[in-house]
Amino acid sequence: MNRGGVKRGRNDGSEVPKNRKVTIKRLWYYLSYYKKRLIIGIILTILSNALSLIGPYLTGQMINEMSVFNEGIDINFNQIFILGSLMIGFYLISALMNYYLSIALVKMSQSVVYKLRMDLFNKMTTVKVGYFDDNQTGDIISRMSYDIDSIATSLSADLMNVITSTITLVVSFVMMIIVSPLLLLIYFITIPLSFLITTLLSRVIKRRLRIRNTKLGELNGFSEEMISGQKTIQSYVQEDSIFEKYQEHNLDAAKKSYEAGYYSTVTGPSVNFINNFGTALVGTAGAILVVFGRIMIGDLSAFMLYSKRFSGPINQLSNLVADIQSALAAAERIFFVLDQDNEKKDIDGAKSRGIKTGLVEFEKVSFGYNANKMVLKNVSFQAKPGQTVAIVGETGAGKTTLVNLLMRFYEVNEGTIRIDHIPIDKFQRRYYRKSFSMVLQDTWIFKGTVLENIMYGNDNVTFDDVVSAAKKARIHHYIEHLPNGYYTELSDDGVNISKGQKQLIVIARAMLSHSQLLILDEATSNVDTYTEVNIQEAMRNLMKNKTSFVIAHRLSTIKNADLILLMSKGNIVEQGTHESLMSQKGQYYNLFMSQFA
Ligand SMILES: Nc1ncnc2c1ncn2[C@@H]1O[C@H](COP(=O)(O)OP(=O)(O)OP(=O)(O)O)[C@@H](O)[C@H]1O
Repeated sequence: MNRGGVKRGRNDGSEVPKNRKVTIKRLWYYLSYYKKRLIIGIILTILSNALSLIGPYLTGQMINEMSVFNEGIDINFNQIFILGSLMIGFYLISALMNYYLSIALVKMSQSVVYKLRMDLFNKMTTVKVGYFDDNQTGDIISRMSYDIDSIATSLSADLMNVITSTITLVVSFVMMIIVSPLLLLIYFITIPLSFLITTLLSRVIKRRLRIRNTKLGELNGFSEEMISGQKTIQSYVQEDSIFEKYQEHNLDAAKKSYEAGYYSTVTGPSVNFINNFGTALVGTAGAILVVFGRIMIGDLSAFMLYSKRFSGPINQLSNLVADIQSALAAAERIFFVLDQDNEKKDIDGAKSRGIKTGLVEFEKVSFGYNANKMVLKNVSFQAKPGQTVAIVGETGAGKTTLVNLLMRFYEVNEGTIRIDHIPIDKFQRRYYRKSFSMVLQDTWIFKGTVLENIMYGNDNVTFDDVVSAAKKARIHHYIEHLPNGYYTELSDDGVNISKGQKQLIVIARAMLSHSQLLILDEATSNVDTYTEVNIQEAMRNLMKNKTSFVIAHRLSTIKNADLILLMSKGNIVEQGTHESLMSQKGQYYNLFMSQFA
């Protein structure tokens, strides 16, 4: 069984509605927490850029001062010294401002990202369980890491670039008009050409990069599949054919990467050529104007410096727009998750206590994961406190679904589930769920010590309690022989211990909890006979004095159950004890005879 159902669909995020205005507004909501930092950042960007843009003007003035030498006039070195000092001063202040600005923006973007990440994580703990049925873990993790990172980069770099580019464009433009409107006209001949080439090439590059990423994705997917299936590949002696397939994928990826790289490399020289062509045009025309005394040589030099500054943002513009678009798309993917429905709130006056006796009643319960297809139909039964209920039936019969409803992972469509004669939605969810212990087939072990793993979710337990639970779970002996006993670190998902041992640890965890109800999903076939006997014994210990629901695969569990629910196609087709069902000679009898007799 699987928390929240076993069948998983896919959601690749393509359903994300594209409403950029709303996205920007929502991003602004996050940014507005750090308004002060943002305003300081913007002011510093404006000032530092404005100051650095005075540089070319001062350079022009210096050259003009010096050019009088040709006319036989003495150079005013005092003036040149003042201009030079001003220039150094402005550049220095601008650099310092840039430094503080970068720090302010990085801090701001990290604060926004921190908050976004917390909201997203919080969402994962409150969202309806059904969300995890339709979304792959990898996709959710990629939203939490890759998407959030791309917002962070955009906030710290793109935001600054937009402001810087705008200021550079405006100031350079104004300064070029002041210095020489005529040269500006000549210079503007090359601007559309440069803009056009950059836009065209960046479109081609984007397409090539997309193809390259798809190919790399395919290559990674193939590698992942191969690594996880290594044992099967070796057992079927498929190494050679796998190698050939990998070679094909690798060649394809390398080819597409080359093509993407080729176009990216071509852009730089092409755009440079156009820009240099513009510079040559302005330089030639400017030189003629200088000769005819229409402008001074220093002004020409200042103009050329401004024109260089002006072309920078023009060339960057399309990249910048693409970066911002992709950051907004990332934000949309995140907001889409944040907008998912949460679990329903507890009703007013819901009981703030757990279950007392453990009497469980299903009354005409119907449920479907989709409203148009009922998976459980009109299910009714009663389990008395302390009884063991074995749920049996073919695959897809609805066994896991029944347990999912009992745990309140989903809400019933029709009918009522009662515990202690109280409809289950009249309990606060947290107290209700605390009354259950679950031992599933896909046991959940986290990175931490054996002790921490057993204690998980159980407050106020002592080391002795843990040892006693481990003894009852028949895992104490094994733990004692680990290098650091109970303090041995288990790796992620417990890959350094066996499946059976993992299950015993989880049983020990459940032993510690004083829950009245227990849900067990018996392992089918992944353990050896010795471990199986151990697990069975441990489970029997665990079931004592609890109302237990077991998705049963073992003969002994089924035979000893107080109540067997035989499920088929969403219905309970037969229910009763082993003896009573056998004497009916119905479906249970047939199933039993075909599987166990
Ligand atoms: N999250 C889900 N979304 C949609 N349909 C689902 C979901 N989980 C299960 N189903 C469908 O509901 C039906 C009952 O599934 P369920 O997992 O309860 O069966 P099961 O008896 O536990 O099967 P198995 O023994 O194979 O685990 C199946 O048809 C299944 O495809």
